[in-house]
Amino acid sequence: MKEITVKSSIDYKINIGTRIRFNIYEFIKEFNYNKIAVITDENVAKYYLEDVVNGLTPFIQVVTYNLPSGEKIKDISWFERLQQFLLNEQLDRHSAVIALGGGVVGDLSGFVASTYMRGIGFVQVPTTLLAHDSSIGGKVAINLGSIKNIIGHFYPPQAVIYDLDTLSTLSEQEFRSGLAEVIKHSLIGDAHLYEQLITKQELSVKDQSFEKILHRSIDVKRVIVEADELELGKRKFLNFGHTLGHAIESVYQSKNITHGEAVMVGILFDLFVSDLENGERQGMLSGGLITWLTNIGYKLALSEWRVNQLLQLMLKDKKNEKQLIALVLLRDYEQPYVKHFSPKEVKNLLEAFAKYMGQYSNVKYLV
Ligand SMILES: NC(=O)c1ccc[n+]([C@@H]2O[C@H](COP(=O)([O-])OP(=O)(O)OC[C@H]3O[C@@H](n4cnc5c(N)ncnc54)[C@H](O)[C@@H]3O)[C@@H](O)[C@H]2O)c1
Ligand SMILES: O=C(O)C(=O)C[C@@H](O)[C@H](O)[C@H](O)COP(=O)(O)O
Ligand SMILES: [Zn+2]
Repeated sequence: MKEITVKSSIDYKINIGTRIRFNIYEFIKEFNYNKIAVITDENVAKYYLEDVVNGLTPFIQVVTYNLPSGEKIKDISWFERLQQFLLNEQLDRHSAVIALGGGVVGDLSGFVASTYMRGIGFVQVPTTLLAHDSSIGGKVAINLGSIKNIIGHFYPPQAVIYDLDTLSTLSEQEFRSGLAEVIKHSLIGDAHLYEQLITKQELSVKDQSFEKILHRSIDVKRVIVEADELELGKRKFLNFGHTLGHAIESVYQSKNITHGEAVMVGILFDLFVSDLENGERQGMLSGGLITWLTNIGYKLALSEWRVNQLLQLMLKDKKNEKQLIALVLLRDYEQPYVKHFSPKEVKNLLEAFAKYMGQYSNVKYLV
């Protein structure tokens, strides 16, 4: 068991261990909730809902809600249904929502908890690798049409309970999605971790070393959100890869690509632009990195670059200022900064990046 404290507007503990989903009550009893709504999705429910509920019901009243799985539920209609559910079940200001699942369940349930009766208790029980990122830091949100996370809050959980055993049922695609955020954290905040990652021919949650990798990745996030909870400055660095990543996720939403897969392409784009800004032709975005990512299963090419659509979405990014598009770039490993570009400049950069990626014949198509 490892316990990490995050110091923010409220301090909370991230409890990381195995089999801890069975006794969640131990980690939340100090809050004296009178009722709990466990919100999850259909896939997670199949594997883990009973384990969680059985551990809670001897001590506290529990109601449950199973959502369909997938990004589509991060919207206003599911937000409304959940609010109605909490009201029908008579949760009050002494009650709490437990988000049992990945980032989608966490973002939606957290936003619901943050707004119901102007905010009730909120606990994250992440079950994806990606959720080592999403369950920490308090960003909760829903989408508006294809604009990601545009309606939301900073609402830190009162506790995070991360049972690593749940990761064993993730598909390879979902594992890679979460790994993209690990790679992001390593590039912006832990060069040593990055070096360690790119020497591995295989990565798996079953590896003994993986837990350490996860702790280090969480630590990069913790340090940044502790320093800038509300994203007034350096928290923007956690958006490395996301200006383009979010746009790809939305433009190609019908193509079954995950958040992390889209962000991985966005990370390569930000590395490409960083190298240009640093005046290096082959700097951080090297053939070696592309080959490593391809070998561990990432698909990094787009068969059809819908540049204008991507640009329209990038123009709605929350980091932008005065209609200039913000990209998070690296002066070097661990040295992120934000630079703004005109839409025309970004268009040219996207076209140059598409051409650059086109030279790698071993790269596979994401869409
Ligand atoms: N709030 C934040 O700081 C933050 C950070 C990163 C990403 N996000 C958001 O998180 C979302 C992506 O999160 P995600 O990748 O966890 O997606 P997700 O919640 O949709 O989970 C991915 C898939 O895996 C299934 N699943 C979850 N746990 C499982 C398990 N243990 N075994 C088998 N299947 C399981 C889910 O049902 C779903 O089909 C995006 O909406 C993204 O914008 C938020
Ligand atoms: O915690 C953060 O800050 C992040 O940016 C983490 C990202 O991985 C995550 O995808 C986040 O939801 C993006 O936030 P947004 O503010 O760009 O919507
Ligand atoms: Zn992300």
